[in-house]
Amino acid sequence: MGDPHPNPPQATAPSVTAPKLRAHALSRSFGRGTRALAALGPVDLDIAPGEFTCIVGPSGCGKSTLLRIAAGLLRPTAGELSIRTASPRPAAMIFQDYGIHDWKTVLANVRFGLDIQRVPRREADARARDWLVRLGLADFAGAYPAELSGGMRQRVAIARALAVEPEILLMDEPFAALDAQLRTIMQDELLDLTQTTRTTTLFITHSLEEAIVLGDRVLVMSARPGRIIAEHRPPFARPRTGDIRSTPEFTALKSELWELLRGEVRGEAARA
Ligand SMILES: Nc1ncnc2c1ncn2[C@@H]1O[C@H](COP(=O)(O)OP(=O)(O)OP(=O)(O)O)[C@@H](O)[C@H]1O
Repeated sequence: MGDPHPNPPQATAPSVTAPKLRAHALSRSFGRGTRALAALGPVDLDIAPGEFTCIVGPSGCGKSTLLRIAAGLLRPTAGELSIRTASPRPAAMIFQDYGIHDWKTVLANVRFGLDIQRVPRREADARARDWLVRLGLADFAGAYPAELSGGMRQRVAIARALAVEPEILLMDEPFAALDAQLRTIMQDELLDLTQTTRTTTLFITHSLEEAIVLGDRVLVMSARPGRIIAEHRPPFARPRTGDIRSTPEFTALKSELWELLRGEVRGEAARA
């Protein structure tokens, strides 16, 4: 991302033990009075530096709302969310629809956040090209997004977010628009990348498989207003690879999470 934050999350002074992100009694509703819709919370959440946290939950339970609050795009109705940082722009967000600009070249898209930060052009170009190499896009620097496949466009979005070296990466269903095979490949690529960068990440997905492959932690949210009703730590040491998908532990955890989620999805469907 690169757009200015209208409501930056409260920044707190760095300390050794504090979590990178902390939400306390966080909630958000939309509308007022009798027509107010409770969308989220209350949510309490601590995310440690370098941790990759996945959130799964039924449709409409408030996952994107939580992410938008973390990105400073939305204010909470009650409670607070703080990010431990010295930077005025600690978070970068990646959306399902990529959020890249069709009229800019791949290089200009990746450089976008650096331009906003007024990084000198030569340095910005070098950093952007470096990320293009890391994401296998070096030959496409001068191409426009329309010339790329869905997976390549999503890689551009990831490169653009990581180029600004954000302290927190916020990903909202980033692979939802991709077909199943490409999605698996992108999961493996992101796994590889984040195990190298160790960027603190909050990742929202509807896919339990994705959450288990990628997450240090998988948090399950209830139906709206979304609260965190369960937390699991996939029992796979890092660095891990996508091969864990074929282990019995993976299948067992996926079933366990689905049992939890199924109740919430049913509840939401009955209410709709
Ligand atoms: N700007 C808004 N104005 C009014 N209602 C909103 C607004 N944004 C979200 N909502 C409502 O808040 C609830 C939570 O929405 P949100 O997008 O956070 O859910 P979600 O869990 O991300 O959903 P999905 O998984 O389907 O993307 C929904 O009922 C939604 O309609």
